[in-house]
Amino acid sequence: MAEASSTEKNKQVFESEEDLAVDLAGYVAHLSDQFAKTRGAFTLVLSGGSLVKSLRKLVEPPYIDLVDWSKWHVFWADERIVPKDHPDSNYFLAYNGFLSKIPIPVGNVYAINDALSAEGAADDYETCLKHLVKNRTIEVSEVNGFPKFDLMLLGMGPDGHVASLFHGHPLVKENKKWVTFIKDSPKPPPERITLTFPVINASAHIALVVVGAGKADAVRSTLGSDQDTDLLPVHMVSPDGKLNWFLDKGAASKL
Ligand SMILES: O=C1O[C@H](COP(=O)(O)O)[C@@H](O)[C@H](O)[C@H]1O
Repeated sequence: MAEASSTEKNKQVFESEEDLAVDLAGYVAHLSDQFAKTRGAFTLVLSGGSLVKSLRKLVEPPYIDLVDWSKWHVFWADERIVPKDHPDSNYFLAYNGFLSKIPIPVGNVYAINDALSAEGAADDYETCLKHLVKNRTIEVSEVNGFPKFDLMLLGMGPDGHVASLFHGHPLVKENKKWVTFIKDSPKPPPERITLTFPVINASAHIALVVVGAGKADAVRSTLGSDQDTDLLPVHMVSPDGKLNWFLDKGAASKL
């Protein structure tokens, strides 16, 4: 395991992104093992962006041989309304960087239906999640009945957005739907679907994986001693389960 400088507030700061990636692989593999043994399935939610690159150590020894990939069920925290082979697709990114390198059953990878509109894809994804909750592939929160994923891996934009929930956008207040859509994302591409905050916060575990000095202000405003009063989406990540921050030195440079 790589050395981290702090565990305060479940926050680990790594010397380098390489060290972060090594530790992240161990963390994901440990939870995979725990859930595969206790309930015979491991539900993992991926984000897009830089997160996928930081998962690269999982597809190397020892984890590639140790993890029981047959138990994995993979979902997305958000997705862009583009074809699955488009460079902007979060699925495409994850497939090329990670999923194509592991022996996961094809039917356990839950990509969005890219033939649908943003509204249609959000409804379709919610229906898919409801089916998987009903057959107990996904656990359900006893607190509020929202789906409870075993582990959600969230990235964060420099503006403090998580999934496709952006600062000042009404979607951050959505409290009924499981999956919703946005057509005016401030970050391109404009049309996306996203899990909502009640679903994000029902998770058993969330890892916020943040790399680079460009994100230091948003990290400081969330974890620093002089926290901003301006509410960023990342401030709203507050799971019923456990939250762990994985930061490199750049991201933590203003703490
Ligand atoms: O647009 C998105 O941005 C965030 C952050 O991406 P990053 O490249 O700055 O890490 C990502 O978590 C989200 O899934 C994605 O759709």
